[in-house]
Amino acid sequence: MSEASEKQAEIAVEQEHVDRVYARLDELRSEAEAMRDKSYEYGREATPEALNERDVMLHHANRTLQALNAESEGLVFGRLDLGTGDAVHIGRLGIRDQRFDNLLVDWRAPLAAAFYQATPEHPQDVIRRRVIRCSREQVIDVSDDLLAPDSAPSDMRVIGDGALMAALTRSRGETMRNIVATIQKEQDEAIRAPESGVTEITGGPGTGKTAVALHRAAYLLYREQRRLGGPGVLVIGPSPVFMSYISRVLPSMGEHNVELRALGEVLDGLGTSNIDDPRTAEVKGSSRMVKVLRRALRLAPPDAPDSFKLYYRGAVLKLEADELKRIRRNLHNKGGQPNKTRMKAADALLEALWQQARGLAGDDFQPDRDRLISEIGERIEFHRFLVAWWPALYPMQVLRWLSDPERLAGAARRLLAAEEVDVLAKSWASIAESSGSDWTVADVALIDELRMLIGPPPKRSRRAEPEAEQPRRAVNYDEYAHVVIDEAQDLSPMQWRMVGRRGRHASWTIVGDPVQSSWPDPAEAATARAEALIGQRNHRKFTLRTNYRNSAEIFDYASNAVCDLVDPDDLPSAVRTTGIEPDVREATAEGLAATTRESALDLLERAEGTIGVITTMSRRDEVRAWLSDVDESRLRVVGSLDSKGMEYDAVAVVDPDGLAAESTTGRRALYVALSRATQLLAVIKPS
Ligand SMILES: Nc1ncnc2c1ncn2[C@@H]1O[C@H](COP(=O)(O)OP(=O)(O)OP(=O)(O)O)[C@@H](O)[C@H]1O
Repeated sequence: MSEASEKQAEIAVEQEHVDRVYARLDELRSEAEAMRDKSYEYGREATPEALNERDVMLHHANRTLQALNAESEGLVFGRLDLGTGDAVHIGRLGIRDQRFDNLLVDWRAPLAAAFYQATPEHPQDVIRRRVIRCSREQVIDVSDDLLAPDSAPSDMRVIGDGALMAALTRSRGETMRNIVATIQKEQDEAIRAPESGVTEITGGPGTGKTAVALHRAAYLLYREQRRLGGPGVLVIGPSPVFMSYISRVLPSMGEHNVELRALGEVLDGLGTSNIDDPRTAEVKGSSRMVKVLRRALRLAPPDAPDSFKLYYRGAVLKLEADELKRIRRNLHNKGGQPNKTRMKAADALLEALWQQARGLAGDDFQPDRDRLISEIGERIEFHRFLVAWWPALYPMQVLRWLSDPERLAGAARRLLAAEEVDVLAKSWASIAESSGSDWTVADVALIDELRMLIGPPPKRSRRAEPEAEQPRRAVNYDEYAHVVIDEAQDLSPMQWRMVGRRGRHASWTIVGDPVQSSWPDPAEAATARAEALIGQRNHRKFTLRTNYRNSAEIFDYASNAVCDLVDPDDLPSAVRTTGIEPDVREATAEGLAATTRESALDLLERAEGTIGVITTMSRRDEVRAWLSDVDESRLRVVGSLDSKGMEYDAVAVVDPDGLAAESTTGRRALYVALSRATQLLAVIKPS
């Protein structure tokens, strides 16, 4: 038999099994629908037991339907032929036939582990591992690894070599795909690591960190359904573009109980993708800001009255500015969140008024403490003063107050340099002018910090809030059971504090690559990270060493950008060669637009799939304009920070030196941009 017909014969064998799986899937779907309908009937009987049973049935039926209705693409993708003579098919979910025998084993089940872990050195009783490629219900390819040739029966056919290579050479498309069929051993170890504590996954560009983190989330949800199903799993990544890029991976595996949020969307009620210039982001992200914000809260609100006068039984009682300052200071010294301290503020003011009244006591004026406190405490003028002097605070409002350089300088004394105060005040002044719509990603962490420092506004004033900033989620942030942080090397200390609040009782998966860092002070971030994870006892670390994204030619070029900054051992090795070197062009300042266009059009012609044009953050709009008439949905023009974590089939990097110069981490930022392409890389250097 020729090689091609052998392959066709094996495809036919697998097609038979795949047909059985889909037929059974239809039966299960009908059964689940019937159960759902029946549960509605139960509900009509309306006894508490019936209602309870109805809820359990409905929940179960809906969950089953959700799993069965998830994308059918890639439902069956693997097969193991074991030394026992049995064959086990592996799929996106587990399916049994009517006799309760396995038709398909869920990739996360222990029985499927050998699919990822068996090697020729340790075959784990696996003779042949087969990757099955389907287009919907149609088997289109099979590809085998023979792991134990000596044990293979003589009629066992072994087809093709390398499902992984085939997967890596295919063009990638708009969104990331799941890799269940080709997860590699080192990746599988990280995916299947125990849930508890902190699991850290590091590795260079394209080593599959994001893919591994998402598959780990799916694995944990399957294995720890009870613990993680309720409070859920939170996945945090760098930008909305990135979140949208990875958004299909978990649903394609039938997992919907995962919240994906970009760093600018972590706080309910405020979502932003605006990015500060690197210097401003550096100051906003520094842990020194915790103290600055604490101090800012001790200052009187800008409109607070600075004296209070009232007539009481013929005497004039007056609290002057100094006295009010002293009272405010004492209240803050006692601690507590200002929004929960208004009653204490009232008590302190009344006490001060009493002390004054006592000093004025004479024949005509004999005040009584309890009486004075209750009488003045009930007066409307006292309440008006109290509300103005100790108002309900809102985090965004407090941050906007800091656009006043004098106020900010007061809060930042000996913490920030004058130039840093200037940078911040300017940034918040422009946000105040935009009536608050221009908050940046770095501001979100500050607003979250303030929320914690201030406390929830008093109930009665919530309706009259000056801005729509009430969170949907309660102020209790400890709700997630597992938190996944992607591109963790870029989190600022303030962002570590923010995400730490989301997982005080959670287990963690932390994914990143220090070499790609865009945060300039790793030591400061490490301290904040340690604080965010305080109390976690189990720490385990996995390092991924193979770059599956870039061709070796592209990665060689990209790694040149950082080779003198890092230990060569920290760089991964790329597994694919294409024989195509990066296309490096020079262009004069006047010719840059034309050369960029030329290069982008060339990539569009030569590559299938997505084309990314990556440039400096500051020239992003200019470069977009150069390409605005190119009518191609495959083309994206992004700034260097937006390219974090992203992947394109072909990439043009425009102005590499400018890109490095713009970032506070220099050539590390360039390394990120240069390592985004799977097939073709072009570099355009202004001469
Ligand atoms: N085992 C695998 N099988 C098939 N494709 C894989 C495998 N591992 C990784 N890939 C692919 O390699 C590419 C890079 O993966 P991913 O984005 O997860 O890497 P990363 O380490 O997060 O990269 P970076 O640090 O540069 O953001 C993706 O297209 C991913 O699907």
